[in-house]
Amino acid sequence: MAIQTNGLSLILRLKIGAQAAFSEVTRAIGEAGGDIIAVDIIHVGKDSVIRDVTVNVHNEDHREEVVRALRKRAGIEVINVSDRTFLVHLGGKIEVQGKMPVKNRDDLSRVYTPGVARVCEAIHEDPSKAFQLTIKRNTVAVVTDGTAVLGLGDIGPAAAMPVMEGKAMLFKQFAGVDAFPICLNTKDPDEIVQIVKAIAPGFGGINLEDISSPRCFEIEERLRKELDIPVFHDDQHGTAVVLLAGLLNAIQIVEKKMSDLRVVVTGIGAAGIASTKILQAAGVTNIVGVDRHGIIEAGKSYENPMWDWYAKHSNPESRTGTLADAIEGADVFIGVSGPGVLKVEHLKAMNRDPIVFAMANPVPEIAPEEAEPYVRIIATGRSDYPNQINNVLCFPGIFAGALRARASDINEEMKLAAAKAIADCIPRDQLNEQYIIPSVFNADVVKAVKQAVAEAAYATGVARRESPHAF
Ligand SMILES: NC(=O)c1ccc[n+]([C@@H]2O[C@H](COP(=O)([O-])OP(=O)(O)OC[C@H]3O[C@@H](n4cnc5c(N)ncnc54)[C@H](O)[C@@H]3O)[C@@H](O)[C@H]2O)c1
Ligand SMILES: O=C(O)C[C@H](O)C(=O)O
Ligand SMILES: [Mg+2]
Repeated sequence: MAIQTNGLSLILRLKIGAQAAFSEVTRAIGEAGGDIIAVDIIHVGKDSVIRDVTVNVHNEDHREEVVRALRKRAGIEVINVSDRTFLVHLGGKIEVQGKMPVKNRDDLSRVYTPGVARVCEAIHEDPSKAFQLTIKRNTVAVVTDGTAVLGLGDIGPAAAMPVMEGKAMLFKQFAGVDAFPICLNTKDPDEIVQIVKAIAPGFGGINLEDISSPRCFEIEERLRKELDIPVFHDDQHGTAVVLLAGLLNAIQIVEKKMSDLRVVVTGIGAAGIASTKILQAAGVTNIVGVDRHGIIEAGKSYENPMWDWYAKHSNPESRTGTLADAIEGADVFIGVSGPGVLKVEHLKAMNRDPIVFAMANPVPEIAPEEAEPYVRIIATGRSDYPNQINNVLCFPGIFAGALRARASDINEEMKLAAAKAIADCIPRDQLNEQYIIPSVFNADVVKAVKQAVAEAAYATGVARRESPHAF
Protein backbone atom coordinates (compact mmCIF):
# COMPACT_ATOMS: atom_id res chain seq x y z
CA MET A 1 0.00 0.00 0.00
CA ALA A 2 1.27 3.49 -0.84
CA ILE A 3 2.56 5.53 2.08
CA GLN A 4 0.02 7.99 3.56
CA THR A 5 1.99 11.19 3.56
CA ASN A 6 -0.06 14.06 4.93
CA GLY A 7 1.09 15.66 1.69
CA LEU A 8 4.82 14.96 2.15
CA SER A 9 6.06 14.11 -1.29
CA LEU A 10 9.60 15.06 -2.31
CA ILE A 11 11.47 15.68 -5.50
CA LEU A 12 15.09 14.67 -4.98
CA ARG A 13 17.50 16.02 -7.60
CA LEU A 14 20.37 13.54 -7.72
CA LYS A 15 23.68 13.52 -9.56
CA ILE A 16 24.55 9.90 -10.16
CA GLY A 17 28.18 9.29 -11.05
CA ALA A 18 29.44 6.61 -13.43
CA GLN A 19 30.46 4.40 -10.51
CA ALA A 20 26.86 4.15 -9.19
CA ALA A 21 23.99 2.38 -10.99
CA PHE A 22 20.43 3.74 -10.69
CA SER A 23 19.54 0.55 -8.83
CA GLU A 24 21.75 1.92 -6.00
CA VAL A 25 19.36 4.85 -5.73
CA THR A 26 16.22 2.71 -5.67
CA ARG A 27 17.81 0.39 -3.13
CA ALA A 28 18.86 3.24 -0.82
CA ILE A 29 15.39 4.81 -0.97
CA GLY A 30 13.63 1.46 -0.60
CA GLU A 31 15.73 0.42 2.39
CA ALA A 32 14.97 3.73 4.09
CA GLY A 33 11.25 3.03 3.55
CA GLY A 34 10.59 5.68 0.86
CA ASP A 35 8.06 5.09 -1.91
CA ILE A 36 9.27 6.07 -5.42
CA ILE A 37 6.47 7.65 -7.46
CA ALA A 38 8.27 8.97 -10.55
CA VAL A 39 11.72 9.29 -12.11
CA ASP A 40 12.84 11.86 -14.70
CA ILE A 41 16.14 12.44 -16.48
CA ILE A 42 17.20 16.10 -16.32
CA HIS A 43 20.66 15.98 -17.87
CA VAL A 44 22.98 13.31 -19.22
CA GLY A 45 26.68 14.21 -18.95
CA LYS A 46 29.85 12.30 -19.83
CA ASP A 47 30.46 10.99 -16.32
CA SER A 48 27.15 11.45 -14.62
CA VAL A 49 23.37 11.67 -14.99
CA ILE A 50 21.12 14.13 -13.18
CA ARG A 51 17.73 12.72 -12.29
CA ASP A 52 14.68 13.95 -10.42
CA VAL A 53 13.25 11.20 -8.25
CA THR A 54 9.81 11.79 -6.70
CA VAL A 55 9.42 10.00 -3.38
CA ASN A 56 6.62 9.76 -0.82
CA VAL A 57 7.74 9.75 2.82
CA HIS A 58 5.88 9.48 6.13
CA ASN A 59 6.98 12.73 7.75
CA GLU A 60 9.85 15.19 8.09
CA ASP A 61 12.08 12.81 10.10
CA HIS A 62 11.53 10.17 7.47
CA ARG A 63 12.53 12.67 4.77
CA GLU A 64 15.88 13.19 6.53
CA GLU A 65 16.36 9.43 6.81
CA VAL A 66 15.85 8.94 3.06
CA VAL A 67 18.22 11.81 2.22
CA ARG A 68 20.85 10.47 4.65
CA ALA A 69 20.61 6.99 3.11
CA LEU A 70 21.29 8.45 -0.35
CA ARG A 71 24.17 10.62 0.85
CA LYS A 72 25.87 7.54 2.33
CA ARG A 73 26.09 5.82 -1.06
CA ALA A 74 29.27 6.41 -3.05
CA GLY A 75 28.69 8.16 -6.37
CA ILE A 76 25.29 9.68 -5.44
CA GLU A 77 25.10 13.41 -4.79
CA VAL A 78 21.88 14.95 -3.48
CA ILE A 79 21.76 18.31 -5.27
CA ASN A 80 18.41 19.51 -4.01
CA VAL A 81 15.37 18.35 -2.03
CA SER A 82 12.06 20.03 -2.76
CA ASP A 83 8.68 19.34 -1.24
CA ARG A 84 6.07 18.94 -4.01
CA THR A 85 3.31 20.35 -1.84
CA PHE A 86 5.30 23.54 -1.22
CA LEU A 87 6.13 23.75 -4.92
CA VAL A 88 2.44 24.00 -5.89
CA HIS A 89 2.04 26.88 -3.41
CA LEU A 90 4.93 28.99 -4.76
CA GLY A 91 3.52 32.47 -5.45
CA GLY A 92 0.02 31.33 -4.43
CA LYS A 93 -2.45 29.10 -6.26
CA ILE A 94 -4.83 31.50 -8.03
CA GLU A 95 -4.72 34.62 -10.17
CA VAL A 96 -7.10 37.21 -11.64
CA GLN A 97 -7.47 37.27 -15.41
CA GLY A 98 -9.27 39.60 -17.81
CA LYS A 99 -12.02 38.12 -19.97
CA MET A 100 -10.75 39.86 -23.09
CA PRO A 101 -7.46 41.43 -24.14
CA VAL A 102 -7.29 45.23 -24.22
CA LYS A 103 -5.66 45.59 -27.64
CA ASN A 104 -6.06 49.24 -28.59
CA ARG A 105 -7.37 52.66 -27.54
CA ASP A 106 -10.86 51.76 -28.67
CA ASP A 107 -10.96 48.72 -26.37
CA LEU A 108 -9.44 50.80 -23.60
CA SER A 109 -12.11 53.45 -23.85
CA ARG A 110 -14.84 50.81 -23.50
CA VAL A 111 -13.47 48.72 -20.63
CA TYR A 112 -12.09 51.80 -18.87
CA THR A 113 -12.52 55.58 -19.06
CA PRO A 114 -14.59 57.08 -20.61
CA GLY A 115 -16.96 54.22 -21.60
CA VAL A 116 -17.01 52.62 -18.18
CA ALA A 117 -18.57 55.76 -16.69
CA ARG A 118 -21.89 55.15 -18.43
CA VAL A 119 -22.00 51.65 -16.99
CA CYS A 120 -21.29 53.02 -13.51
CA GLU A 121 -24.15 55.48 -13.90
CA ALA A 122 -26.51 52.72 -15.00
CA ILE A 123 -25.74 50.80 -11.80
CA HIS A 124 -26.08 53.99 -9.76
CA GLU A 125 -29.59 54.39 -11.15
CA ASP A 126 -30.54 50.73 -10.68
CA PRO A 127 -28.30 48.89 -8.17
CA SER A 128 -29.68 45.49 -9.20
CA LYS A 129 -27.79 46.00 -12.49
CA ALA A 130 -24.59 45.20 -10.56
CA PHE A 131 -25.62 41.56 -11.04
CA GLN A 132 -25.68 42.02 -14.81
CA LEU A 133 -22.79 44.36 -15.37
CA THR A 134 -20.14 43.33 -12.82
CA ILE A 135 -18.50 40.22 -11.43
CA LYS A 136 -20.97 40.31 -8.52
CA ARG A 137 -23.25 37.79 -10.27
CA ASN A 138 -20.67 35.02 -10.09
CA THR A 139 -18.30 35.97 -7.30
CA VAL A 140 -18.00 34.80 -3.71
CA ALA A 141 -15.82 36.11 -0.88
CA VAL A 142 -14.14 33.36 1.15
CA VAL A 143 -13.79 35.11 4.49
CA THR A 144 -11.80 33.93 7.50
CA ASP A 145 -10.15 35.35 10.60
CA GLY A 146 -7.81 32.34 10.79
CA THR A 147 -9.08 31.18 14.18
CA ALA A 148 -10.09 27.57 13.39
CA VAL A 149 -8.06 26.63 10.33
CA LEU A 150 -8.77 22.98 9.60
CA GLY A 151 -7.98 21.28 12.93
CA LEU A 152 -4.86 23.45 13.30
CA GLY A 153 -6.63 26.02 15.48
CA ASP A 154 -5.96 29.76 15.72
CA ILE A 155 -2.99 30.14 13.37
CA GLY A 156 -3.92 33.62 12.18
CA PRO A 157 -5.08 35.19 8.92
CA ALA A 158 -1.83 34.99 6.92
CA ALA A 159 -1.33 31.31 7.71
CA ALA A 160 -4.96 30.67 6.72
CA MET A 161 -4.36 31.94 3.16
CA PRO A 162 -3.31 28.61 1.60
CA VAL A 163 -6.60 27.01 2.69
CA MET A 164 -8.67 29.97 1.47
CA GLU A 165 -6.82 30.06 -1.86
CA GLY A 166 -7.50 26.34 -2.12
CA LYS A 167 -11.23 26.90 -1.55
CA ALA A 168 -11.21 29.66 -4.21
CA MET A 169 -9.45 27.33 -6.63
CA LEU A 170 -12.04 24.60 -6.06
CA PHE A 171 -14.97 27.02 -6.44
CA LYS A 172 -13.65 27.88 -9.89
CA GLN A 173 -12.62 24.44 -11.04
CA PHE A 174 -15.71 22.59 -9.92
CA ALA A 175 -18.46 25.16 -10.39
CA GLY A 176 -17.02 28.01 -12.47
CA VAL A 177 -17.65 30.36 -9.53
CA ASP A 178 -15.03 33.09 -8.99
CA ALA A 179 -13.92 33.36 -5.38
CA PHE A 180 -11.47 35.60 -3.52
CA PRO A 181 -9.71 34.71 -0.27
CA ILE A 182 -10.25 37.46 2.30
CA CYS A 183 -8.22 36.89 5.49
CA LEU A 184 -9.04 39.38 8.22
CA ASN A 185 -6.64 40.60 10.85
CA THR A 186 -9.27 40.85 13.57
CA LYS A 187 -11.10 38.38 15.80
CA ASP A 188 -13.72 40.87 16.93
CA PRO A 189 -17.19 39.73 15.76
CA ASP A 190 -18.47 43.33 15.47
CA GLU A 191 -15.54 44.29 13.32
CA ILE A 192 -15.84 41.16 11.16
CA VAL A 193 -19.54 41.84 10.59
CA GLN A 194 -18.80 45.46 9.69
CA ILE A 195 -15.99 44.58 7.28
CA VAL A 196 -17.97 41.88 5.51
CA LYS A 197 -20.94 44.21 5.14
CA ALA A 198 -18.64 46.87 3.75
CA ILE A 199 -17.15 44.59 1.08
CA ALA A 200 -20.46 42.90 0.20
CA PRO A 201 -21.37 45.18 -2.75
CA GLY A 202 -18.81 43.43 -4.96
CA PHE A 203 -19.94 39.91 -4.14
CA GLY A 204 -22.90 37.65 -4.91
CA GLY A 205 -22.30 35.54 -1.82
CA ILE A 206 -20.20 35.21 1.33
CA ASN A 207 -18.58 31.91 2.29
CA LEU A 208 -17.38 32.14 5.89
CA GLU A 209 -14.55 29.70 6.56
CA ASP A 210 -12.56 28.44 9.53
CA ILE A 211 -13.89 30.94 12.07
CA SER A 212 -13.92 29.36 15.52
CA SER A 213 -17.00 28.70 17.58
CA PRO A 214 -18.98 30.15 19.25
CA ARG A 215 -18.14 33.47 17.48
CA CYS A 216 -18.92 31.92 14.10
CA PHE A 217 -22.59 31.47 15.00
CA GLU A 218 -23.15 35.09 15.93
CA ILE A 219 -21.18 36.38 12.93
CA GLU A 220 -23.13 34.23 10.49
CA GLU A 221 -26.49 34.98 12.05
CA ARG A 222 -25.94 38.74 11.99
CA LEU A 223 -24.64 38.75 8.44
CA ARG A 224 -27.53 36.61 7.20
CA LYS A 225 -29.94 39.12 8.70
CA GLU A 226 -28.15 42.23 7.56
CA LEU A 227 -27.10 41.30 4.02
CA ASP A 228 -29.26 40.60 0.97
CA ILE A 229 -26.81 38.05 -0.49
CA PRO A 230 -26.36 34.48 0.79
CA VAL A 231 -24.03 34.01 3.75
CA PHE A 232 -22.97 30.44 4.43
CA HIS A 233 -20.54 29.20 7.05
CA ASP A 234 -18.95 26.32 5.20
CA ASP A 235 -17.60 24.51 8.28
CA GLN A 236 -21.07 24.38 9.72
CA HIS A 237 -23.38 23.81 6.79
CA GLY A 238 -21.08 22.45 4.11
CA THR A 239 -19.91 19.78 6.50
CA ALA A 240 -23.43 19.02 7.70
CA VAL A 241 -24.77 18.66 4.16
CA VAL A 242 -22.05 16.26 3.02
CA LEU A 243 -22.23 14.28 6.25
CA LEU A 244 -25.98 13.84 5.82
CA ALA A 245 -25.44 12.72 2.22
CA GLY A 246 -22.94 10.09 3.40
CA LEU A 247 -25.20 8.92 6.20
CA LEU A 248 -28.26 8.65 3.95
CA ASN A 249 -26.31 6.16 1.85
CA ALA A 250 -24.51 4.42 4.73
CA ILE A 251 -27.74 3.49 6.52
CA GLN A 252 -29.03 1.82 3.38
CA ILE A 253 -26.02 -0.51 3.48
CA VAL A 254 -26.42 -1.40 7.16
CA GLU A 255 -30.24 -1.42 6.83
CA LYS A 256 -30.94 0.95 9.70
CA LYS A 257 -33.38 3.87 9.95
CA MET A 258 -32.50 7.45 10.89
CA SER A 259 -35.03 7.39 13.70
CA ASP A 260 -33.42 4.29 15.29
CA LEU A 261 -29.82 5.52 15.21
CA ARG A 262 -27.74 6.30 18.27
CA VAL A 263 -25.19 8.90 17.18
CA VAL A 264 -22.14 10.28 18.99
CA VAL A 265 -20.67 13.58 17.81
CA THR A 266 -17.23 14.65 19.07
CA GLY A 267 -16.12 18.26 18.74
CA ILE A 268 -19.10 20.43 19.58
CA GLY A 269 -17.92 23.42 17.61
CA ALA A 270 -19.01 24.85 14.27
CA ALA A 271 -19.14 21.54 12.40
CA GLY A 272 -20.44 19.50 15.35
CA ILE A 273 -23.40 21.75 16.07
CA ALA A 274 -24.50 22.12 12.45
CA SER A 275 -24.10 18.38 11.90
CA THR A 276 -26.27 17.68 14.92
CA LYS A 277 -28.95 20.07 13.68
CA ILE A 278 -29.11 18.59 10.19
CA LEU A 279 -29.23 15.04 11.57
CA GLN A 280 -32.12 16.06 13.80
CA ALA A 281 -33.90 17.61 10.81
CA ALA A 282 -33.38 14.26 9.02
CA GLY A 283 -35.09 12.35 11.85
CA VAL A 284 -32.27 11.31 14.23
CA THR A 285 -33.41 11.69 17.84
CA ASN A 286 -30.66 10.09 19.91
CA ILE A 287 -27.49 12.20 19.66
CA VAL A 288 -24.83 12.59 22.36
CA GLY A 289 -22.22 15.34 22.07
CA VAL A 290 -18.70 15.07 23.49
CA ASP A 291 -16.09 17.82 23.69
CA ARG A 292 -12.72 18.00 25.46
CA HIS A 293 -14.22 17.90 28.95
CA GLY A 294 -16.52 14.94 28.16
CA ILE A 295 -20.22 14.51 27.41
CA ILE A 296 -22.44 17.60 27.04
CA GLU A 297 -24.87 16.76 29.81
CA ALA A 298 -28.62 16.98 29.32
CA GLY A 299 -30.14 20.01 30.99
CA LYS A 300 -26.85 21.35 32.42
CA SER A 301 -25.98 25.06 31.99
CA TYR A 302 -22.91 26.00 30.00
CA GLU A 303 -21.16 29.33 29.50
CA ASN A 304 -20.87 28.62 25.77
CA PRO A 305 -24.39 29.50 24.51
CA MET A 306 -24.30 26.80 21.84
CA TRP A 307 -23.42 24.13 24.39
CA ASP A 308 -26.32 25.41 26.45
CA TRP A 309 -28.56 24.86 23.43
CA TYR A 310 -26.96 21.44 22.94
CA ALA A 311 -27.64 20.43 26.53
CA LYS A 312 -31.33 21.13 25.96
CA HIS A 313 -31.61 19.37 22.62
CA SER A 314 -29.51 16.20 22.87
CA ASN A 315 -28.59 13.27 25.08
CA PRO A 316 -32.09 11.84 25.71
CA GLU A 317 -30.67 9.05 27.90
CA SER A 318 -28.88 11.65 30.09
CA ARG A 319 -25.48 10.03 29.72
CA THR A 320 -22.54 11.44 31.65
CA GLY A 321 -18.78 10.89 31.53
CA THR A 322 -16.37 10.58 28.64
CA LEU A 323 -16.41 9.43 25.03
CA ALA A 324 -16.20 5.83 26.31
CA ASP A 325 -19.51 6.33 28.13
CA ALA A 326 -21.14 8.01 25.16
CA ILE A 327 -20.12 5.47 22.56
CA GLU A 328 -21.41 2.34 24.31
CA GLY A 329 -23.97 0.86 21.87
CA ALA A 330 -23.73 3.73 19.34
CA ASP A 331 -24.49 3.09 15.67
CA VAL A 332 -22.67 6.11 14.31
CA PHE A 333 -19.60 8.12 15.34
CA ILE A 334 -19.18 11.59 13.85
CA GLY A 335 -15.76 13.13 14.52
CA VAL A 336 -15.23 16.84 13.93
CA SER A 337 -12.71 17.39 16.72
CA GLY A 338 -9.04 16.51 16.40
CA PRO A 339 -6.52 13.74 15.72
CA GLY A 340 -6.53 10.42 17.52
CA VAL A 341 -9.62 10.99 19.69
CA LEU A 342 -11.17 7.62 18.80
CA LYS A 343 -9.56 4.37 19.99
CA VAL A 344 -10.10 0.75 19.02
CA GLU A 345 -11.68 0.09 22.48
CA HIS A 346 -14.35 2.66 21.59
CA LEU A 347 -15.12 0.90 18.31
CA LYS A 348 -15.45 -2.45 20.08
CA ALA A 349 -18.17 -0.98 22.30
CA MET A 350 -20.35 0.19 19.38
CA ASN A 351 -23.53 -1.49 18.12
CA ARG A 352 -23.46 -3.94 15.18
CA ASP A 353 -22.19 -2.55 11.85
CA PRO A 354 -20.59 0.61 13.20
CA ILE A 355 -20.45 3.65 10.93
CA VAL A 356 -17.49 5.93 11.66
CA PHE A 357 -17.05 9.33 10.02
CA ALA A 358 -13.68 10.56 11.33
CA MET A 359 -13.66 13.96 9.65
CA ALA A 360 -11.02 16.03 11.49
CA ASN A 361 -8.48 17.49 9.07
CA PRO A 362 -5.73 16.99 8.27
CA VAL A 363 -5.45 14.08 10.74
CA PRO A 364 -8.67 12.19 11.47
CA GLU A 365 -9.95 10.97 14.86
CA ILE A 366 -8.73 7.47 13.94
CA ALA A 367 -6.67 6.18 11.02
CA PRO A 368 -8.84 4.15 8.63
CA GLU A 369 -6.28 1.30 8.66
CA GLU A 370 -6.69 1.05 12.44
CA ALA A 371 -10.48 1.28 12.40
CA GLU A 372 -11.26 -0.96 9.43
CA PRO A 373 -11.24 -4.35 11.22
CA TYR A 374 -13.80 -3.12 13.74
CA VAL A 375 -16.26 -1.08 11.66
CA ARG A 376 -18.58 -1.67 8.74
CA ILE A 377 -18.12 1.77 7.17
CA ILE A 378 -15.32 4.31 7.65
CA ALA A 379 -15.08 7.73 6.05
CA THR A 380 -12.66 10.64 6.55
CA GLY A 381 -12.33 14.21 5.30
CA ARG A 382 -9.17 13.44 3.33
CA SER A 383 -8.55 13.06 -0.37
CA ASP A 384 -6.24 10.07 0.00
CA TYR A 385 -8.73 7.53 1.40
CA PRO A 386 -12.03 6.20 0.02
CA ASN A 387 -15.29 7.82 1.25
CA GLN A 388 -14.13 11.43 1.45
CA ILE A 389 -16.68 13.39 3.46
CA ASN A 390 -15.50 16.91 2.88
CA ASN A 391 -17.39 20.13 2.36
CA VAL A 392 -15.73 20.52 -1.06
CA LEU A 393 -18.48 18.19 -2.32
CA CYS A 394 -20.98 20.85 -1.42
CA PHE A 395 -19.82 24.47 -1.38
CA PRO A 396 -19.10 24.86 -5.13
CA GLY A 397 -22.52 23.52 -6.18
CA ILE A 398 -24.45 25.19 -3.40
CA PHE A 399 -23.12 28.65 -4.27
CA ALA A 400 -23.46 27.95 -8.01
CA GLY A 401 -27.15 27.14 -7.43
CA ALA A 402 -27.72 30.13 -5.16
CA LEU A 403 -26.00 32.50 -7.61
CA ARG A 404 -27.92 30.99 -10.52
CA ALA A 405 -31.20 31.80 -8.77
CA ARG A 406 -29.74 35.09 -7.45
CA ALA A 407 -30.90 33.87 -4.05
CA SER A 408 -30.95 36.22 -1.07
CA ASP A 409 -30.22 33.36 1.34
CA ILE A 410 -29.15 29.72 1.55
CA ASN A 411 -31.92 28.23 3.67
CA GLU A 412 -32.54 24.82 5.27
CA GLU A 413 -34.52 23.54 2.29
CA MET A 414 -31.64 24.38 -0.05
CA LYS A 415 -29.18 22.54 2.23
CA LEU A 416 -31.36 19.44 2.49
CA ALA A 417 -31.86 19.45 -1.28
CA ALA A 418 -28.07 19.59 -1.69
CA ALA A 419 -27.55 16.64 0.68
CA LYS A 420 -30.11 14.53 -1.14
CA ALA A 421 -28.63 15.45 -4.53
CA ILE A 422 -25.13 14.40 -3.41
CA ALA A 423 -26.39 11.11 -1.97
CA ASP A 424 -28.37 10.34 -5.13
CA CYS A 425 -25.27 10.68 -7.33
CA ILE A 426 -24.48 7.08 -6.40
CA PRO A 427 -26.92 4.63 -8.01
CA ARG A 428 -28.44 2.27 -5.41
CA ASP A 429 -26.88 -0.82 -7.01
CA GLN A 430 -23.38 0.68 -6.79
CA LEU A 431 -23.52 1.57 -3.09
CA ASN A 432 -21.03 -0.32 -0.96
CA GLU A 433 -18.94 0.13 2.18
CA GLN A 434 -16.14 1.83 0.21
CA TYR A 435 -18.49 3.94 -1.87
CA ILE A 436 -21.08 5.83 0.17
CA ILE A 437 -20.21 9.26 -1.16
CA PRO A 438 -19.46 10.31 -4.74
CA SER A 439 -16.00 11.45 -5.70
CA VAL A 440 -15.18 15.13 -5.67
CA PHE A 441 -14.22 14.59 -9.32
CA ASN A 442 -17.60 13.18 -10.29
CA ALA A 443 -18.87 15.97 -12.56
CA ASP A 444 -22.49 14.98 -11.86
CA VAL A 445 -22.18 16.21 -8.26
CA VAL A 446 -21.89 19.95 -8.94
CA LYS A 447 -24.55 19.78 -11.67
CA ALA A 448 -26.98 17.92 -9.41
CA VAL A 449 -26.34 20.16 -6.39
CA LYS A 450 -26.61 23.38 -8.42
CA GLN A 451 -29.90 22.28 -9.95
CA ALA A 452 -31.41 21.04 -6.67
CA VAL A 453 -30.34 24.17 -4.77
CA ALA A 454 -31.62 26.58 -7.43
CA GLU A 455 -34.96 24.73 -7.56
CA ALA A 456 -35.24 24.85 -3.76
CA ALA A 457 -34.46 28.58 -3.86
CA TYR A 458 -37.42 29.16 -6.21
CA ALA A 459 -39.67 26.82 -4.23
CA THR A 460 -38.96 28.69 -1.00
CA GLY A 461 -39.22 32.20 -2.44
CA VAL A 462 -35.63 33.36 -1.94
CA ALA A 463 -34.79 33.43 -5.67
CA ARG A 464 -34.63 36.89 -7.23
CA ARG A 465 -34.00 35.99 -10.83
CA GLU A 466 -37.05 35.77 -12.99
CA SER A 467 -36.57 32.66 -15.06
CA PRO A 468 -36.60 29.49 -12.98
CA HIS A 469 -35.91 27.46 -16.15
CA ALA A 470 -32.75 26.33 -17.88
CA PHE A 471 -30.33 26.03 -14.99
N1 LIG B 1 -14.38 16.97 6.63
C1 LIG B 1 -14.88 18.18 6.56
O1 LIG B 1 -15.50 18.57 5.57
C2 LIG B 1 -14.74 19.10 7.71
C3 LIG B 1 -15.48 20.29 7.72
C4 LIG B 1 -15.37 21.15 8.80
C5 LIG B 1 -14.52 20.84 9.83
N2 LIG B 1 -13.78 19.70 9.77
C6 LIG B 1 -12.83 19.37 10.83
O2 LIG B 1 -13.52 19.31 12.07
C7 LIG B 1 -12.71 19.84 13.10
C8 LIG B 1 -13.45 20.95 13.82
O3 LIG B 1 -13.70 22.02 12.96
P1 LIG B 1 -14.65 23.21 13.41
O4 LIG B 1 -14.65 24.18 12.29
O5 LIG B 1 -15.92 22.69 13.94
O6 LIG B 1 -13.77 23.83 14.60
P2 LIG B 1 -14.27 24.54 15.96
O7 LIG B 1 -13.06 25.18 16.50
O8 LIG B 1 -15.47 25.35 15.71
O9 LIG B 1 -14.71 23.33 16.90
C9 LIG B 1 -13.85 22.31 17.29
C10 LIG B 1 -14.41 21.70 18.57
O10 LIG B 1 -13.75 20.48 18.77
C11 LIG B 1 -13.36 20.42 20.12
N3 LIG B 1 -12.21 19.52 20.23
C12 LIG B 1 -10.97 19.74 19.78
N4 LIG B 1 -10.18 18.70 20.10
C13 LIG B 1 -10.96 17.82 20.79
C14 LIG B 1 -10.73 16.58 21.40
N5 LIG B 1 -9.52 16.05 21.37
N6 LIG B 1 -11.77 15.94 21.99
C15 LIG B 1 -13.00 16.51 22.02
N7 LIG B 1 -13.27 17.69 21.47
C16 LIG B 1 -12.26 18.35 20.86
C17 LIG B 1 -13.06 21.85 20.50
O11 LIG B 1 -13.10 22.04 21.90
C18 LIG B 1 -14.17 22.58 19.79
O12 LIG B 1 -15.34 22.67 20.56
C19 LIG B 1 -11.41 20.28 12.44
O13 LIG B 1 -10.47 19.23 12.53
C20 LIG B 1 -11.79 20.47 11.00
O14 LIG B 1 -10.71 20.24 10.11
C21 LIG B 1 -13.87 18.83 8.73
O1 LIG C 1 -10.79 22.49 4.41
C1 LIG C 1 -11.20 21.32 4.44
O2 LIG C 1 -10.58 20.37 3.91
C2 LIG C 1 -12.51 20.98 5.07
C3 LIG C 1 -12.97 21.88 6.15
O3 LIG C 1 -13.36 23.13 5.69
C4 LIG C 1 -12.02 21.97 7.32
O4 LIG C 1 -11.93 23.06 7.91
O5 LIG C 1 -11.41 20.96 7.65
MG1 LIG D 1 -12.92 24.71 6.97
